[in-house]
Amino acid sequence: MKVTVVGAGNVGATCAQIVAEKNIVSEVVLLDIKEGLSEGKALDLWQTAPINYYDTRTVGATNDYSKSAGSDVVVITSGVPRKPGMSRDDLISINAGIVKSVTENVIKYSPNAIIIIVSNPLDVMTYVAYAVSKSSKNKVLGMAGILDTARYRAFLAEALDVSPRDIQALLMGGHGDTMVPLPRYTTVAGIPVTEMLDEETLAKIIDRTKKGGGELVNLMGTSAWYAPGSAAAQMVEAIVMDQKRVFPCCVKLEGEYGLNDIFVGVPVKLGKNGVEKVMEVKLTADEQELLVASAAAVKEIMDVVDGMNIL
Ligand SMILES: NC(=O)c1ccc[n+]([C@@H]2O[C@H](COP(=O)([O-])OP(=O)(O)OC[C@H]3O[C@@H](n4cnc5c(N)ncnc54)[C@H](O)[C@@H]3O)[C@@H](O)[C@H]2O)c1
Ligand SMILES: O=C(O)C[C@H](O)C(=O)O
Repeated sequence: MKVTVVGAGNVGATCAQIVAEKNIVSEVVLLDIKEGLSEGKALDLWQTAPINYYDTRTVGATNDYSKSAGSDVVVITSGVPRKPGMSRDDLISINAGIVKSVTENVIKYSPNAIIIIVSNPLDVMTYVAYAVSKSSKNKVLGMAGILDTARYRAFLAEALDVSPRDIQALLMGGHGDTMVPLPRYTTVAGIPVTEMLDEETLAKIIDRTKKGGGELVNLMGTSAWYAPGSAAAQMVEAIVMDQKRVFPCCVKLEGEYGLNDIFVGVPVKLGKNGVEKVMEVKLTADEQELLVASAAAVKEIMDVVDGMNIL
């Protein structure tokens, strides 16, 4: 199995490191447009193999997609991150062109690859990669839901003073302030969280989750990478190990949840064929309304990309 990560910056390098350390693939290729960056990071990573005890070979190449040929999974992290005061949507004019050209190169050398998008604005960049790759909808998906639920679970674990491992949660919608955490589907080792936290505390945690990316941008001046890199690596693992894990991921909907031709986060089953099933859970009228509003916010930005005439 071979995995390529495009973009050897903060998220890409972290993802490559975690995939390599999991020791689940024979090769991880890192690609970046910046001369020497991916070669340097791949070499540095390879020198951690004897220390961290894994065999996965890490290889770097500056913009040479032939090195990525025959990849089973490709993670696209190339693009600019936001700075304080910006929204993810503000990145569209730069990142749409980057994701387009990267996807063209990726698909040329790995026509059967499953493509995981990380670049922002996430849902719309997944749409761009899907349109450019002309791949099937099960093979192009976006990483956001694992990250957003991880934030939600981490905040809940803190408030309840329990292990984050015991918190199971579901969150749907776009990767923006309209995302829809679902307390009704959130449990602590099977116990509904609504029985363990009062409404006000839960509402504060949900609000902090929705603004979780921005909180980190304000602290660091650029966006997060440890949790995003880990989340993308978890998706890679589910696919290459054919784990059939259920995660919220950004996928193309064709009628599920009453939504059509839109890319938003929903729970899916991930295995060797990529998105093997979209899980349709029952939503209340209020929850459905929030999901529809979130999808509408994504559609607005999809329309902006359509107006750019690059697809
Ligand atoms: N989906 C999510 O939840 C999530 C989480 C974190 C970051 N992000 C997004 O991921 C992207 C990367 O974030 P980062 O913190 O790693 O940024 P970064 O600046 O550290 O790294 C981005 C890398 O992309 C490279 N790059 C730019 N254009 C390229 C091209 N045409 N071909 C190949 N490489 C190219 C840059 O040289 C740079 O090394 C941003 O758009 C950010 O908003 C998304
Ligand atoms: O917030 C960002 O801009 C990056 C990413 O989408 C995140 O949620 O950390």
